Amino acid sequence: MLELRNVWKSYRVGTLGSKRLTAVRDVSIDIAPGEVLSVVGESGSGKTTIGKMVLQLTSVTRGSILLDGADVTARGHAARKAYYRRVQGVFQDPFSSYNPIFKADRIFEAVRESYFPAVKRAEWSARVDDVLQGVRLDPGSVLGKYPHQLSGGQLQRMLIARALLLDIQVLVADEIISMLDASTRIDVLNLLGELKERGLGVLFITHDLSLANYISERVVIMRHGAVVEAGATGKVFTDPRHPYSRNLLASVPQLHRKWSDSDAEPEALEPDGDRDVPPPPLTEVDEHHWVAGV
Ligand SMILES: Nc1ncnc2c1ncn2[C@@H]1O[C@H](COP(=O)(O)OP(=O)(O)OP(=O)(O)O)[C@@H](O)[C@H]1O
Repeated sequence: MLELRNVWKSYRVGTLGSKRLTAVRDVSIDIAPGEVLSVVGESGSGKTTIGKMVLQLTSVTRGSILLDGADVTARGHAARKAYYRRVQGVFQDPFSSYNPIFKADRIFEAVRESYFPAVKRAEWSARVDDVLQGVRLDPGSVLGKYPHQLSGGQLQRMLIARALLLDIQVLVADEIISMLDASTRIDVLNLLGELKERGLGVLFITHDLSLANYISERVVIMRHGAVVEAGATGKVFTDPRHPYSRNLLASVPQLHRKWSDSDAEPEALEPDGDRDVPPPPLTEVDEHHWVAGV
């Protein structure tokens, strides 16, 4: 189980870092094995910052992150390496995760060198073949190729396969399908569904509410760095109680409606106030359904 407890993040911004921007405010979430938790919200609401803190790519300003009860924030190199055996990330642009001058499968060799130096090459190749088949890739079609010879979907699956070589518990998936075409998207989404069935916990960061609805059991809606609504995806999406959630859901284009049919005016929202004060607390309005400031 991965838990974020009252996590805050402020970045230094402005000339010479003279100001601070609070990007994440008092966020507490958890991801259990075998479930997908979606984090949704408008651009700039703090979603990626949460993923980066979980992946220790940026520090936590206040609060803590725990894996199976142990605090993993601010620990040394060895502890961080051990953490990465359990928690890995895959990001939006698969091409940027590869060095174009090397063959794409070099990412697997890097895992062996770093984590399993004692494993012989032949055994390692067999493991790589296994995980590739596990993400529904034909090893013969992808091994030995350069990144530009593979599709975005293949590259994204290879990154997921790399994470699986480490026997991870939690995968942070940050907009991993937004750059893929519709048919590849559904393949990668279904793959996440299969991994979930096998016990992986997935933190699924997206601005696409339909994807969140498709893949996740629970959802967290963020605005201005804070959680405004959270709970079982079915409840939050069918009965949104926060005006921001209602606006967000109303803004999803519907297949059966034209833009010109849209008549609803967005609801008025509180302006972005002082981000350094704690956000309104979440209240349980129904079983597995929490809303801020009610
Ligand atoms: N390294 C950084 N330094 C300073 N400010 C940052 C940094 N990274 C993010 N921010 C700011 O923090 C806020 C939250 O950004 P974040 O990327 O977490 O949002 P997001 O919800 O993931 O947005 P998007 O959907 O556009 O990716 C934004 O105001 C952003 O400008």
